[in-house]
Amino acid sequence: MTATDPLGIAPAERNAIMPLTRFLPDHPFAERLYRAAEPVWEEGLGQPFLRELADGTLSRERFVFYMLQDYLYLNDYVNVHAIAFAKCDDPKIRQDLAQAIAGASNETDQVHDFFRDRFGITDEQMASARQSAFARSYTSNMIAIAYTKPLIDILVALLPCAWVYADYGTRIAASIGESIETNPYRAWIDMYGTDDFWESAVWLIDDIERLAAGEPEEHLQQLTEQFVVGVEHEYMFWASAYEMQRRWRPEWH
Ligand SMILES: Cc1ncc(CO)c(N)n1
Repeated sequence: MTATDPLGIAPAERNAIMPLTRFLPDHPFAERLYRAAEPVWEEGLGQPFLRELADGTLSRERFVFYMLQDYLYLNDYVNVHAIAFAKCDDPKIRQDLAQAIAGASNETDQVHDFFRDRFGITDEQMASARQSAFARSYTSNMIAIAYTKPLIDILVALLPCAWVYADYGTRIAASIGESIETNPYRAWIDMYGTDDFWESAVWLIDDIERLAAGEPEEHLQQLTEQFVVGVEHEYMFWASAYEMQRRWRPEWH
């Protein structure tokens, strides 16, 4: 654990809401994944996009850039679940995936409709948005894994999305307390800082833990590296939205 919390949460309080201690005892593979990604994970929470979102000062332009990218992202994200579903013959995991598809579709509707109404993003803007290089790298990687790899790999590719958002959402909500009342991004924080959203990470963590138990060490190692790449993609999704950077080099418009 890092000594200083990116959002300044006191150690005792933070311990109660950390990803590993909240609902997740006895998940050694999940712990291994988190530990491998921990430096990027913890630094990610302290990056300007999230700090400013938490204190409500994030510019509307940056948020709109993010929202449009996220809208495109979620479509790909749902497709990856659907490919996993088609490859899966475990009834429990099939049910989990079906629920996740419904949840992610609902997430798209709820948050994005709200921000479209509130921030004036038009349907035309949504339809004509171009995916950024960073977002495309993220979803292309997930889609490639979905088409070419076994189920556990696909679930690990999906895990950073659910787990990082659940963790950051919870920690941001805990760090800002009452000031959420006046935060213009309250709907975002309310969406991700809840037990309901946390549940969307927990089923995935449970299913991965179960599947990982039968896997050789070499595969677990690959999955761990793949997980870190996913957390790095999450990081860059926000970093590139903060810079409003669509292409690999900022000067390429
Ligand atoms: C980029 C990204 N990752 C994860 C989530 C959580 O669903 C999201 N909405 N967007």
